[in-house]
Amino acid sequence: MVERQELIVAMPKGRIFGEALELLRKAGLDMPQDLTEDSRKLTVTVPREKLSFLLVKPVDVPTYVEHGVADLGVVGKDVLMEEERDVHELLDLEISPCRVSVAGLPDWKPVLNPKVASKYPRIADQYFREQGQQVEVIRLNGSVELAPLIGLADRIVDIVSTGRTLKENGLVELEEIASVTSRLIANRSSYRLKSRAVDELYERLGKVVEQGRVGV
Ligand SMILES: Nc1ncnc2c1ncn2[C@@H]1O[C@H](COP(=O)(O)OP(=O)(O)OP(=O)(O)O)[C@@H](O)[C@H]1O
Ligand SMILES: O=P(O)(O)OC[C@H]1O[C@H](OP(=O)(O)OP(=O)(O)O)[C@H](O)[C@@H]1O
Repeated sequence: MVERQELIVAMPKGRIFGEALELLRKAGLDMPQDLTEDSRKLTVTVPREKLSFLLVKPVDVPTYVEHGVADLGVVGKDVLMEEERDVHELLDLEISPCRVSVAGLPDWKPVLNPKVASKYPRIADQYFREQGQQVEVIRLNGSVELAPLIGLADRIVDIVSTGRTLKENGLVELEEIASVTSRLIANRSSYRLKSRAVDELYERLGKVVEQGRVGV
């Protein structure tokens, strides 16, 4: 019998981590107890499953996968849309749901060439271009909801999940741009050269996603 090839998976630290790990465990993978988000270790090898994990910033997952230092990765659709990396999107894991939306103050009024603050400058720019609106996008790395409150921007484009951050800052969701879940992505060469191992993991995870959907 041919040995299954080893796979390297880029795992996002932060919000997605716990849910992704749970999914892998539900898929029957015997994951080590030291694979935790607060560990300072950046690589974890699981020889019995022929898997290695790179623990990286969510926004960097597509970079590791595109460059082939990871065969697979788990990443939010928001990051995939923003980063536009050349990777293969294999499976919607249906975890960490949220949406990318436009938000602003409730009394927001249209102005000529409005300023839009966002952690997602590419998504924001593309969205307003498609709407035929000329905007100036201001890139921020966090606390984006502050921007309309202090006059830095007229509107924001950011992630909304529970809506709590908007509410606590007196903002309202104006338009949804995209709904977001996490995806399993693959390096294009790995997808061909390690197809047996990739397919096996894909099928196991696909079954768990399916079971979750029907509430098994
Ligand atoms: N409320 C939420 N806020 C932000 N991201 C969310 C939320 N709910 C689900 N997500 C998903 O989780 C992903 C990662 O979120 P996380 O907050 O861990 O990343 P990050 O803010 O980019 O990390 P870091 O703080 O290390 O820069 C997002 O890309 C998105 O797909
Ligand atoms: O709708 P909610 O459930 O309130 O979640 C949305 C908020 O969560 C994220 O921020 P994060 O906590 O990552 O902090 P940040 O402002 O530093 O990006 C996101 O950027 C929103 O601000």
